[in-house]
Amino acid sequence: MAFKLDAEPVDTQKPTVGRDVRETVGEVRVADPRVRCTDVNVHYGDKHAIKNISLDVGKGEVLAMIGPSGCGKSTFLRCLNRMNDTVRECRVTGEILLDGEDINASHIDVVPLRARVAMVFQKPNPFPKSIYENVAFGPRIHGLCNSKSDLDVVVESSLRKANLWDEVKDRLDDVGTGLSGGQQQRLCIARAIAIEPEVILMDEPCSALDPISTAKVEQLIEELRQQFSIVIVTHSMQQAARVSQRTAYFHMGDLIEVSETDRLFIKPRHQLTEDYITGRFG
Ligand SMILES: Nc1ncnc2c1ncn2[C@@H]1O[C@H](COP(=O)(O)OP(=O)(O)OP(=O)(O)O)[C@@H](O)[C@H]1O
Repeated sequence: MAFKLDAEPVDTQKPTVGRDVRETVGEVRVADPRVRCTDVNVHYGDKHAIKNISLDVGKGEVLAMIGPSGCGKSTFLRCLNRMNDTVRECRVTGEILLDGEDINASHIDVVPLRARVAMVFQKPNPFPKSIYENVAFGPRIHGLCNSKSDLDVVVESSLRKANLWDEVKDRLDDVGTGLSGGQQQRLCIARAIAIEPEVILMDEPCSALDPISTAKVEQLIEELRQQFSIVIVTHSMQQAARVSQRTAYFHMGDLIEVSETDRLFIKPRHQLTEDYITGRFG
């Protein structure tokens, strides 16, 4: 499934937008959004961590979020499945639509919401249960399977989609925490896939992995894009360039620039983006 921008990017040679400008430059909207955020603000007590951010996540796209430490990438990511609800003193305003429905509306139950918008964390966090149970747990509690044989099918297909099946098919009863770090992260991705989400949020999913495991997860991200929308926070510009179709650059709570990934790295339009990608800031 391909995603399309709402408007064609304008070609420029040098950044045309100066460092003092804080309005977002680039294509925040896509033609067929899975998620549409408008004027999202996040406060932690008095701290204004996310400032007036509008941004779409398209169907079939990987959107990368980059920027210096503390710029608000994880905070924004956590807005998309209301993980910030669990943070005391955190206040989120603005509108976040998932398939056109306001996820912050009072009638929305966060449990099914987090099944639709799943999350994979920086550090692999399998349950202290068997490999099979790690994947079966979600479908069972969300009532997605009626029988053991249905569950077996979901477990196998999720592990296959996570490119882990061949490595674990003969040891499904072994404990998930006994796998290598890279395998554990793919198990967590299988666990997320098993509940049939529409969006997968990934918060630095490879930062605890070696290069070979990282390559496997990146390959997996490309495959999963066919079925899910993916939003990935990464500190690695190379990773953003390898896995994403669009990249969003954050700076001190502002969304500075959103562009097609190749373009953002080759011809940034905002001076702050250029400063960051050329190593002058961050
Ligand atoms: N629970 C919290 N309570 C108070 N302030 C917080 C909390 N979580 C984050 N912040 C602040 O909000 C701002 C954005 O933090 P956030 O973790 O979203 O940034 P980030 O870009 O993901 O950083 P990093 O790349 O280091 O993970 C920072 O100034 C941070 O100190």
